Amino acid sequence: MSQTPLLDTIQLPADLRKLEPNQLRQVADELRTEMIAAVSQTGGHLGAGLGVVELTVALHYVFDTPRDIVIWDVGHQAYPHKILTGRRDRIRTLRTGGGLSGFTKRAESEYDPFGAAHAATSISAALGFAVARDKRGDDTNVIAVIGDGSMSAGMAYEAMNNAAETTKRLIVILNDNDMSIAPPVGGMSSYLGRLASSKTYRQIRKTAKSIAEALPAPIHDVAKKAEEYARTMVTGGTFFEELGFHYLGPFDGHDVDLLRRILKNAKEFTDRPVLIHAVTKKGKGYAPAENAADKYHGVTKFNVITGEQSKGSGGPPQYTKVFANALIHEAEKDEKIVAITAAMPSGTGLDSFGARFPDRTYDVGIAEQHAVTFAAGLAADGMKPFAAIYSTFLQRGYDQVVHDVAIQKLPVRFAMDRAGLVGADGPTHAGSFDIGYLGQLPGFIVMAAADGNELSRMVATAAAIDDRPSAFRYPRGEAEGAMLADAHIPLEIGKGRIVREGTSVALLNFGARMSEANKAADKLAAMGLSTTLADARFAKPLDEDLIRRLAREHEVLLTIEEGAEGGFGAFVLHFMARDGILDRGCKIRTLTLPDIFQDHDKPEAMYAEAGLDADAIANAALLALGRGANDLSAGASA
Ligand SMILES: Cc1ncc(C[n+]2csc(CCOP(=O)(O)OP(=O)(O)O)c2C)c(N)n1
Ligand SMILES: CC(=O)[C@@H](O)[C@H](O)COP(=O)(O)O
Ligand SMILES: [Mg+2]
Repeated sequence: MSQTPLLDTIQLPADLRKLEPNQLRQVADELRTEMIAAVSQTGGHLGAGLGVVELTVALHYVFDTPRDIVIWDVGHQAYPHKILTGRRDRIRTLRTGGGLSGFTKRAESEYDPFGAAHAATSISAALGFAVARDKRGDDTNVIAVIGDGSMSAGMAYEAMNNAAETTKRLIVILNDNDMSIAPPVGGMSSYLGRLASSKTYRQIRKTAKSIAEALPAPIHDVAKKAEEYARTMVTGGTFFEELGFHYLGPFDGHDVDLLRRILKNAKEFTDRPVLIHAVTKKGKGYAPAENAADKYHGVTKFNVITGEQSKGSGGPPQYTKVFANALIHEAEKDEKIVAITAAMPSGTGLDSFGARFPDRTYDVGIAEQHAVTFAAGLAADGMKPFAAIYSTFLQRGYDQVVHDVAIQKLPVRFAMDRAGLVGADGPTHAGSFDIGYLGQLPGFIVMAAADGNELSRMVATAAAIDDRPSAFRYPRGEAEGAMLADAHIPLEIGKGRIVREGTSVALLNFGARMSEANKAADKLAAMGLSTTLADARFAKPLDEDLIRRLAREHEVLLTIEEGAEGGFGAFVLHFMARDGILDRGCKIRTLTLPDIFQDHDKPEAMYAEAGLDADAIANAALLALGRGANDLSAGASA
């Protein structure tokens, strides 16, 4: 007999909590089906959410959310959480302009007490909430849910190290699905693997229900019971216990009734923080995900029946691929070249580099700080390390860039993918700040690729820079332009290039807005405004002669960059002020990303909003010339 759908009766967790415990399995099944259906239409992060369906149901059933709070680490697994917390009606707007964020977000819901997207922040944030509640005598519960991959990040240890001496009421759930984006790496992963595969774990799976039924004990001796319980349940979680946590587990993270009981009991632990080790499966309950090597971590739209994802346009190669191919080319010639990723082998393209050079490729886990200083050590001892870290994630290792790399002038090469706006991942992943944060560092060389061939040449250039640190940035997506004969020829340091000659307007572009700048030049030319288009190639050192010439020979000079204020345009202004060019009345405008955190949308929509598409660039030139805003599409005579 078909069951009455239950998910339709759940608008908020309070509705869930009206159900009987024996109905939760059905809720989880319906929730999983709904999530698969939704993500098949939107694309996004699938595997992680599938792995926490039961945990999400149990959490919102046992805890009085949103009074009790749940903080999801990274937040990419929070789609089931969003469906159960009043956002099911919008779940198919996920990661689209004006739609739901792909991560947790305070502004989106009271059930999202803390935003996320960069890994390993949940325990620190949860500790903050716990202490604030301790201080006001608020005995609501604070729960952090952190994955095994995120548990490889140093910040998690900083928080755990501080937790037990700071609060007595904190629940940390380690969602251990034995996956990061790629298979997890490092000693912690091995340790967790031992715990989860231990004989005791197999025993616990059989006896856990009986042990769980033995609780809760009468409140007055809950601490004694907690010790006994913890000892009974302990399966070598010594590491966590040494940090002052009760360690409970490992438990089957897909047994929704067991989770319900364990979480209910966890509320009784008030003498010190509790870490619950849940063993789950990334991609659980959807065969194409379970069987995929990446467990469908990030997917495009897909066919629910077959699991087949919509293919790319089949157009030009991704910038990421161009980088990987170029680095392989360089590494073929120089065995000192090694490559480092922080848990992003496929995203950075180092998976293909690693296939070619397995002994020269290092995945250090979600540990950007370590990655940078590890690279510095390699460079200090004669190697040529390429640290391939997304622009946004390099922010996590910035002090190491300054302290360990720049001050010591060590020749670490930074390959910064996802520079500029990234689209669906939104503000947490935008690569907006690296031009400024690297260009300010004495001795650094900072490059940006205007197209695929330029990127390839920048890899060759970086490979040849052995006396100081260098960085090159490139965006997410398809690389413009064909590869040319000079693809592996290093660039002359600090020299830009003229792409097209004009006389009235000079567009000095830095990075991959080049094609939009070229279209803007066409629009201006159609209005009788002859336009020079130059590719700066370097934000540091600047091509000072090029800037002097452009300023001298044109009525206006516009700088263009996919970066925040305080980057390339600022460096040009500093130079022009220093060099006295500004004294001679040169009209300059700096086109940058806006001084806001732009919400997610399609990249082209975001760039239009940012004023960095062809129309906006051309209009900026017209305004600078005092010609007023103009409807370029009309092609009206200026
Ligand atoms: C600081 C930082 N580095 C890299 C990433 C990219 N990233 C997103 S999810 C993820 C893997 C997370 O693994 P885990 O915590 O085990 O979660 P799971 O996907 O397995 O549920 C990574 C590396 C990130 N979000 N933050
Ligand atoms: C959740 C997370 O941080 C990563 O999965 C990130 O979304 C990857 O970004 P790309 O899809 O641009 O590789
Ligand atoms: Mg994991």
